[in-house]
Amino acid sequence: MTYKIFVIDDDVWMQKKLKHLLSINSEHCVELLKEPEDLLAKLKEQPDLICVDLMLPTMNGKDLITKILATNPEQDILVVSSQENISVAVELMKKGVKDYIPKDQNLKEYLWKAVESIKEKKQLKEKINTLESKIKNLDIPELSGNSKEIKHIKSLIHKATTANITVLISGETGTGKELVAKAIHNYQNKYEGDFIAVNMSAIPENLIESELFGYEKGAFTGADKQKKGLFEEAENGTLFLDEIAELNIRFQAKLLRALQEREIRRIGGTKTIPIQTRLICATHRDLKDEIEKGNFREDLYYRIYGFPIHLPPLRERGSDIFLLAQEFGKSFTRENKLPQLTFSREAKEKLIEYNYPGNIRELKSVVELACVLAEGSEIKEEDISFPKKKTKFDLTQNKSLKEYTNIIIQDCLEKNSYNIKKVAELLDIGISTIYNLAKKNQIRIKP
Ligand SMILES: Nc1ncnc2c1ncn2[C@@H]1O[C@H](COP(=O)(O)OP(=O)(O)OP(=O)(O)O)[C@@H](O)[C@H]1O
Repeated sequence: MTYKIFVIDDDVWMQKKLKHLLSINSEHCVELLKEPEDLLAKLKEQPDLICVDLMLPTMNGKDLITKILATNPEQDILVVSSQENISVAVELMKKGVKDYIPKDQNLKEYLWKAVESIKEKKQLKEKINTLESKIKNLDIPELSGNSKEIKHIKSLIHKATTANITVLISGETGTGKELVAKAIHNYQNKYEGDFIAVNMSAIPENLIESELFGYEKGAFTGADKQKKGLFEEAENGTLFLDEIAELNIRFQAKLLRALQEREIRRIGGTKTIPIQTRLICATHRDLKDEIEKGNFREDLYYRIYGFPIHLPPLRERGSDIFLLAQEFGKSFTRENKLPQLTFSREAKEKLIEYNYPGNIRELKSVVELACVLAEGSEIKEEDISFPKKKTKFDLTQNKSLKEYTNIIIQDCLEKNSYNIKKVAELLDIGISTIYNLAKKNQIRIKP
């Protein structure tokens, strides 16, 4: 990174000396100037540092400094002067000059020390600014909701942040698993590494190891340079492994070993790299079921289970449905500069009665569509439309009567929020029939 320094001094010999001393650091790009007017005209080039001589023939150094700071109050200025006058130095430092060094036999040492310390302070300031804006711009709205379910989740989030324990978030699609993971990261790691989310089902099987663990140059055809894996990228931050149940069984063994040893090895590498990241996993599946089916390693399950957080589906969050709908409506109309809208009583009832298989994500898109469709200042019942579910009952498939029966029962369970008693009544079958089919894994009695 280049560090641009302007030097203004009327003494040609001193200019050359300063340029020589400053240019020893190859990052420094030094430009020499004689006339204050030239310097002022070049301020728009935004030098990182200006070295000013106080005894300039055409303008008093102090006046020049005042003018520089009037244009850019944040400008780093170093005074290099043959006058060793403490009171002038103090006065200038009060104005905003970063340091004052005399042109004597120690010039080289003072100059280097002063420039390095000015650079360090600037880097520190930039770091603080970045962190401040990171905190201000936390793009995670607090989890909305007043239900006792969401209050419980909030308390779990706080507890999860008290220790670096692996968190396993479960819940149907769209229940806010990623949002919760981000909240844990932000409460705990506000000032440190990044939050990196990766969806296990989105990475091809043969790339998963290189994505997570990285690789060394030449590890395989196409590995023309070394690449860090996501475990390393998320150093001092959080790695969020979404849809962990989709991880292929072969890689599960490698992940387990890495988590047990708390270290990884890049593909083709010999050295081990310690894992210094918080791990949060999420799944919409019942991992116990996946273990029974042989799709998920039990030992890995216990390794990632650490601190479990289950997110209930939206249909179980009572009054939160309408509260969230109002919030989504408000932010959508604000972002799109549409007039504020209210919900009619019938629209509210329709929203509350639906079962939301897509949960909060679905509610959000239903409300946003309603805002667009609404005429006037109120969202009416007819503005609320739910996505039509693709029917699973397709008679053109070559299935047995038993298989079709199972499809019908499953469909009925989904449509009735897995209310077994209601489904048994509707289909005129025994509750035990439903339980027996579930036991044989022919239907699911949970989402
Ligand atoms: N309590 C909440 N308050 C406000 N918005 C929420 C809340 N929970 C979820 N959302 C919003 O719902 C959407 C889905 O959330 P998120 O992506 O976290 O769900 P998910 O469970 O990770 O989904 P998937 O399983 O499909 O990956 C996002 O737009 C998120 O901001």
